[in-house]
Amino acid sequence: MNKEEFFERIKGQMIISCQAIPGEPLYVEEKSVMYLMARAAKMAGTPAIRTSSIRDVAAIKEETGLPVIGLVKIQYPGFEGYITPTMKEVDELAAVGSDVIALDCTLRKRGDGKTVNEFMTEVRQKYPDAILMADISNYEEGINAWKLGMDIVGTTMSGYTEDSPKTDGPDYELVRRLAETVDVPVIGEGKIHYPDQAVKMLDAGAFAIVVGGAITRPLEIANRFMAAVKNR
Ligand SMILES: CC(=O)N[C@H](C=O)[C@@H](O)[C@H](O)[C@H](O)COP(=O)(O)O
Repeated sequence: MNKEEFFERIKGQMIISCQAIPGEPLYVEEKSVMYLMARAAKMAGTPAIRTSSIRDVAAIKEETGLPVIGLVKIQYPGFEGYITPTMKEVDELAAVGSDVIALDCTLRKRGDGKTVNEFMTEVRQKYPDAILMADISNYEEGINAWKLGMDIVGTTMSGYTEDSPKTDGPDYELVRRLAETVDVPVIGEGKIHYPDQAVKMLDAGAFAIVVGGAITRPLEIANRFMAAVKNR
């Protein structure tokens, strides 16, 4: 799917993220089960799925036939970012046919001595036609990623870095500021827990949104209910 088709498909829509990594209740060692979450997401009408790991990208593409925003979560020593941190993961995602490749584009420390700008430039040179989604945590990083030619800017990392606000909810302000400035789609992602927040994120200027845990992480959902009941 080319970039224009993908953008047309997701415009104003909610992409559902279906992810489980080792240690999470829905991670099963022997085989991917996240394709079942993706099946439900497709039934609900999502235009695309975001997922992590090569096996889940493959399983979800096969199950749903939907375009996938793929990433690989891996923590290397010396790296603060863990979303598709090196070319190895980019190569694997490209090889498995990930329609979009999401990567950490925060300005945090990389353990390979490269700056994030050097890395982004290398990825773009190697994959000139790939649709690249920059996962960032603040305005400066979003502008930086856009200037370096990333195709999509996502607020994924807001709330998870030193240089972003520690809040329980979505970063509407970041979406609003980025959408006013950049001429590529801004995806509102991260901590959208309720339908009214999803709508508010789109109203803030998000081209599309990604919702994950509130739909596909049962432990997160159960914890939220438990806390509310406990604090009654
Ligand atoms: C910070 C980080 O590692 N975010 C990951 C990125 O892919 C996922 O674990 C999130 O589920 C995704 O961003 C969607 O966000 P939320 O699950 O809050 O709707």
